[in-house]
Amino acid sequence: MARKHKKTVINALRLERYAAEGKSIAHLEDGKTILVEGAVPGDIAEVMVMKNKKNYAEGKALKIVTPSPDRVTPFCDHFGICGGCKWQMLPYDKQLEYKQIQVTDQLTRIGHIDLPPIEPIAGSAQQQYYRNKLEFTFSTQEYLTREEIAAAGDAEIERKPALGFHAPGMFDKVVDIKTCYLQQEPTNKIKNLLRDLAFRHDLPFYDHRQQQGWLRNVIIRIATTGEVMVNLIVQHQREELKMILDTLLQEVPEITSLHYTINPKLNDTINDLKVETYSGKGYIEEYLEEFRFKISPKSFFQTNTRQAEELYRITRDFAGLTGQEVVYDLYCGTGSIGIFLSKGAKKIIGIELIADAIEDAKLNAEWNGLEHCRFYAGDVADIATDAFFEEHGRPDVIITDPPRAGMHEKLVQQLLRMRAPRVVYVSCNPATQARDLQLLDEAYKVIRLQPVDMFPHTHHIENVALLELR
Ligand SMILES: C[S@@+](CC[C@H](N)C(=O)[O-])C[C@H]1O[C@@H](n2cnc3c(N)ncnc32)[C@H](O)[C@@H]1O
Repeated sequence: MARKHKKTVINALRLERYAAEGKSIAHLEDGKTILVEGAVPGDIAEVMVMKNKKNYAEGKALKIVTPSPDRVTPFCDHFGICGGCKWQMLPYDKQLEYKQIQVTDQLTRIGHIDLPPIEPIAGSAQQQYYRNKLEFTFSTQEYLTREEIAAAGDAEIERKPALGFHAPGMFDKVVDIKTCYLQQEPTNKIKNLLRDLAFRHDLPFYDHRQQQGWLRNVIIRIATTGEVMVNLIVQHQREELKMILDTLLQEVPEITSLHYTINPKLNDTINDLKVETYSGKGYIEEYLEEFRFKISPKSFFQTNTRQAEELYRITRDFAGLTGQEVVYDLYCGTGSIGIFLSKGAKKIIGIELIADAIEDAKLNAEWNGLEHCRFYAGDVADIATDAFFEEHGRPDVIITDPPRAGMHEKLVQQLLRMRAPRVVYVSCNPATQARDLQLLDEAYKVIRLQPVDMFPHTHHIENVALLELR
């Protein structure tokens, strides 16, 4: 049997500076660098060493011994338990400072290429209620803190059913959320009403271990137009469903599109299921500047609407369109960047893996009367071939907005062959962006860099890069 090593605990370690992904840097007695999660620069923390490698170590703060002078009181009662807003203990300007440091560090440390000065990060005007979509989970198992478990003493711990967010790293336990500051009202009203109804009528919450129960999830989407969409997900048909949906309509008149989904599967994804419309028009409408988008229950849409507009304005500014350009929108999702840039382009060609998203993109182009936008479903590494570019026109500008893993190397090689005069690279992970910029360096020079914060109080960061052919 493998023997378990006892992990070393350091009683008081001073965190010196910010690294990335919520981790800060400190030094062990022998001078070795340690990356610590769960603490911020300026804290003195009790740290458990989780990994001790030859050149560096990784650790986790167990306790803050002396808090950093930067710390402020978090505004949410669930802070520290709910995994949602990990940086609420930092003032927003500090969060932005650390995000800027992360982008600078990763681009210089990983990229090793000539860079222009990085422009100051574009902060989010809204730091609360900035999300347009939230999903809450029902569970028979409320998450309890160590203190709550200790308070129970020898008595058997009884966990109540809960409605909220999964506790970090736990598939079965849910933090019961009373008030969430991520999405405007009537979100909390809807969530709390559903919980009350479930308790009042003794309706079974879903048991994620046994994989049985009735109430599973609720997804709430709110557009800046004021329209509210609710999708209640249950395991099977049951007569109380009508009562719940009718009560929602009665008590929350703001709801404009009410849905339910029967999910008998073992996993939570609803993309392969039929979403039923119980009341309303079946979708909500959202605007980015003057462009109108249809959001159906399964559509993808950027979750911070106002900041998505900012991100797209920066992308449009970097693209520098004059009305004459053939523009490719790679990893286009529902076509929102291409549509947003469409007025300045001769032609927009979008490529995206998810076929449903491409259907939404086509519909969005039609809604906006854009006849020069074309969208294609498939893996961009396979679709964007020489023949594809030949058929649709040589690119003047390529926009690329890949997922966190960055661009497929085959696509990077294709971009090097295509030699579009401009590439605008929108990234949600500066580390993989740095890797790709290094690969593109033989043909492209980085001209501008602009970090953007889409998710206040989290460690996430977007970065937009403008590349020009050398
Ligand atoms: C960061 S999102 C960008 C979406 C869109 N540009 C927007 O702003 O809403 C990345 C997109 O890439 C898509 N994707 C992931 N892998 C892909 C691939 N190999 N080929 C094409 N699209 C892919 C995902 O489905 C997702 O829609």
